[in-house]
Amino acid sequence: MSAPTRTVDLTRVVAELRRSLPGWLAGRRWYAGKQGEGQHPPPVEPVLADLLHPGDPALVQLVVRAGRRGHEEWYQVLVGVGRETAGAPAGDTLIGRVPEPDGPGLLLYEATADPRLMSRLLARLAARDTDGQVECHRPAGAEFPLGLPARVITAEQSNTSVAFGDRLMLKVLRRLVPGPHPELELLTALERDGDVPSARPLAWMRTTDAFPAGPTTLAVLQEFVPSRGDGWSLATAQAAECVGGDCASVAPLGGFAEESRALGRATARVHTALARQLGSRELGPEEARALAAELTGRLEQALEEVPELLPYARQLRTLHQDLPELAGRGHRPLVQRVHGDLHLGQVLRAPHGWVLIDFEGEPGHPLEERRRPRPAVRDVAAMLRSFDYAAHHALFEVLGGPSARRGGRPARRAAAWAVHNRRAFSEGYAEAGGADPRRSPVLLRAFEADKAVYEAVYEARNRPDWLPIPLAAIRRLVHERPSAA
Ligand SMILES: Nc1ncnc2c1ncn2[C@@H]1O[C@H](COP(=O)(O)OP(=O)(O)O)[C@@H](O)[C@H]1O
Ligand SMILES: O=P(O)(O)O[C@H]1O[C@H](CO)[C@@H](O[C@H]2O[C@H](CO)[C@@H](O)[C@H](O)[C@H]2O)[C@H](O)[C@H]1O
Repeated sequence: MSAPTRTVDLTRVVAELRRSLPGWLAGRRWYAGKQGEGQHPPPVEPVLADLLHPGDPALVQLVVRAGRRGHEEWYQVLVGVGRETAGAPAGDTLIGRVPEPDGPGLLLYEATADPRLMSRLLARLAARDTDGQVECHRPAGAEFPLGLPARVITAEQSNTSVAFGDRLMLKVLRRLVPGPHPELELLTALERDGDVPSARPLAWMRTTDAFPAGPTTLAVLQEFVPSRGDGWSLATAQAAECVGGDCASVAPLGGFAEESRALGRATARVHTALARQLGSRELGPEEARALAAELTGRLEQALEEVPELLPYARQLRTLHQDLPELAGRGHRPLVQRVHGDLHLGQVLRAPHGWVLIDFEGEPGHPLEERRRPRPAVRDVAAMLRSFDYAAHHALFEVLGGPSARRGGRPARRAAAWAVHNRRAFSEGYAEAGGADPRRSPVLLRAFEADKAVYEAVYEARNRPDWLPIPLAAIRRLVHERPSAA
């Protein structure tokens, strides 16, 4: 690393961050900070501050603890520290300023937006640096190029991803969870298995055992998957054409069905590989009761937060009641590690087929729940929900917004598009050796409802205009007889 011309005074930088971060964090999409409600902005306490690169600009890795004791959350912020003369960082990447008596002050800014600093971080991963409170790991044989241009991915995310050319993707984790990181665990298992549509993990960074909460993953580097786009952009573009009236000009109901079928096949291959590498077993009666209790617990919490769910409360509760009985019968469902947050935004259409990404699970759920073996049909149910979302989104586009009056031919075409693609996905899944989801209707419906309840909470918090999408699904699920598509 280049020798510093002037040393950054880490103590002064941390003092300024202590002051300016709470306000800045409150505006980040990835910052949940629920415990701070009622006191604005919520207090945060730096628990790790490492000077990763001492030059100008310097790079500081910061972990802060937010919230009351016993309800702590940990967040990571990578802070660039540069002389004011070096050109001000744009808009909301600016976190704070440290004035200096003998010259221009220091700007503190979001370092993921600075390609120079991201290249430093990459070099550190490549070198397996283990200075300070953070260790870098790179498995033998995992080689990657340095010197590629870095760019931050602008999509709204739970974390922050930085691409290096079209070769590497670095996921900087934001809300940190002590313990094994599910994405790293699952990508490693899939790589071990070999022929599966997933990105190879290349390196990662974690705190040392000295970190107060225990070893915690901070960032994961993986292969970049070149693609034509993600499933959400491809599916919604195609669904909008169909809902707008052009279904007949292409294959039945709009021509996405072959893609949906291929996606079902890719999902089944991932499930088979995860079961092969990390095991699978029957869902025992005790576990089935625990599963039913977990779904009910989540529902009860959601009911407190989203009053729009209340009219369906009683019927939703009954969907969980059959689960324990199911596990008592001859054909007990198998459980295994699953993706955990599968939707059309989590799949990329690479030239050779679909690739699944983001194996972190639902970021809002505790780690222990996210790592628990589940019936694989849980992922299937989540993807089926996503086809439903894509159809509604297309309908919003055609009608001019979520609050436009629905009904009529576009609404019928949207519903038909969803049914058709959901069916194609389930067929593809069964073709590639996955257990046919249509043969587990009770489980499928319980998981679809659970996902829709999770989505209702997610939408109420983040995109209230979209709340009608999961609510419509819940209405359908509580009234229909259980079926796959
Ligand atoms: N390995 C990869 N190759 C190419 N693009 C990727 C890769 N991983 C993620 N992306 C892109 O970055 C976006 C965010 O990644 P994701 O893992 O979903 O982050 P988050 O956990 O923050 O939701 C994805 O929607 C995708 O466009
Ligand atoms: O940020 P993540 O990708 O981990 O997932 C969260 O955000 C998703 C939205 O970006 C949310 O997904 C819901 O909306 C999608 C359309 O935007 C839709 O395709 C999904 O089916 C629907 O669940 C996801 O639930 C949430 O965890």
